[in-house]
Amino acid sequence: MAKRILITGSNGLLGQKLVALLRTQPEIEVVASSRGANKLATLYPDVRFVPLDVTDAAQVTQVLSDVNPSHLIHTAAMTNVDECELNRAACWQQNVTAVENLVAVCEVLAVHLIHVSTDFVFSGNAGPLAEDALPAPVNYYGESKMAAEQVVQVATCPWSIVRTVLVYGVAHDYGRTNIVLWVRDSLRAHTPIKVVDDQLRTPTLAEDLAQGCWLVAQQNATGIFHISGDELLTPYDMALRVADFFGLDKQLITKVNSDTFTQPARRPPRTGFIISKARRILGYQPHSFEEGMRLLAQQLGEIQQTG
Ligand SMILES: NC(=O)C1=CN([C@@H]2O[C@H](COP(=O)(O)OP(=O)(O)OC[C@H]3O[C@@H](n4cnc5c(N)ncnc54)[C@H](O)[C@@H]3O)[C@@H](O)[C@H]2O)C=CC1
Repeated sequence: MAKRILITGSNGLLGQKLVALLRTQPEIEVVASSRGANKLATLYPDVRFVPLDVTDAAQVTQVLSDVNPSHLIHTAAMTNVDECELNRAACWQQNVTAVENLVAVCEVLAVHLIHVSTDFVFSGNAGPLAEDALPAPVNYYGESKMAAEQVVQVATCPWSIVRTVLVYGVAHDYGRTNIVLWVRDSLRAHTPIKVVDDQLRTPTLAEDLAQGCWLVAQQNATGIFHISGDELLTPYDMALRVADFFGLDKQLITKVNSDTFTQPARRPPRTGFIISKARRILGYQPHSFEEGMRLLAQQLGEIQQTG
């Protein structure tokens, strides 16, 4: 059966990758939505766009009723962890109230809700983690994302939760950086950097995350799925790999502990995901970190495409 998939947060990193992926799938109509102007208007003029602020319950009802999607992939969120710690009311509004709004309408219209969540719902004492590990967030962003998951898990519509870890990628007209670009740009500018080696993550290529969400929608898979890369690395390991890949000076990278930095929000030390459920049920296959960097470099026009 043909699917109509509504994406929230289509100006964000994952939102953009989902729009790019889904517009090329046969039998799929993708409808993009975001707060403010559509950043993809010139890139994908073929894709239908509706403005949608997910914190506005009336707008959520209106848009979902008009679009009448079979699936909704909810990527919109307040994702800056320190900002969430400092501006808790806004964080709750964007990460929890928004999900309450969406669930209420998905239940009435029987829309399959695919909600995107995070490794930061976990304490990080015992990664890598499988789907049945117990959430115990150490910061307010994690608290809000855990509360949102709880709202989704009691929904009476079909639902899925896609949790992910440290996403990297490049997007159009997108102001934020990520570990790969930050290291590359700093080393290129000969700026020394301090990178922690007491955290573990399984960094995720944004395209892989979009593919994981699509596999969930395609197969109408319900429940929780861990979607990430499959290499357990410290940020320091990642920085060394970035330096190697782009041929930059590793001497500029200093290994430090997390307590070197004073940040408003605590970070969970060891997360990272076990992705065997997604491999088995969805056929999910992530790129390696090396392949991810290659794709990113190609997108930035830095290396010749091979093969
Ligand atoms: N980027 C990462 O490293 C990780 C992301 N995640 C989760 O993945 C999902 C997608 O993240 P990204 O695409 O990286 O984030 P992003 O920050 O690039 O995109 C989020 C988008 O949501 C939009 N947004 C915020 N409030 C909104 C509202 N009220 N109405 C409509 N749009 C609104 C923002 O303007 C932004 O364009 C989020 O749920 C995030 O919590 C989870 C783990 C790691």
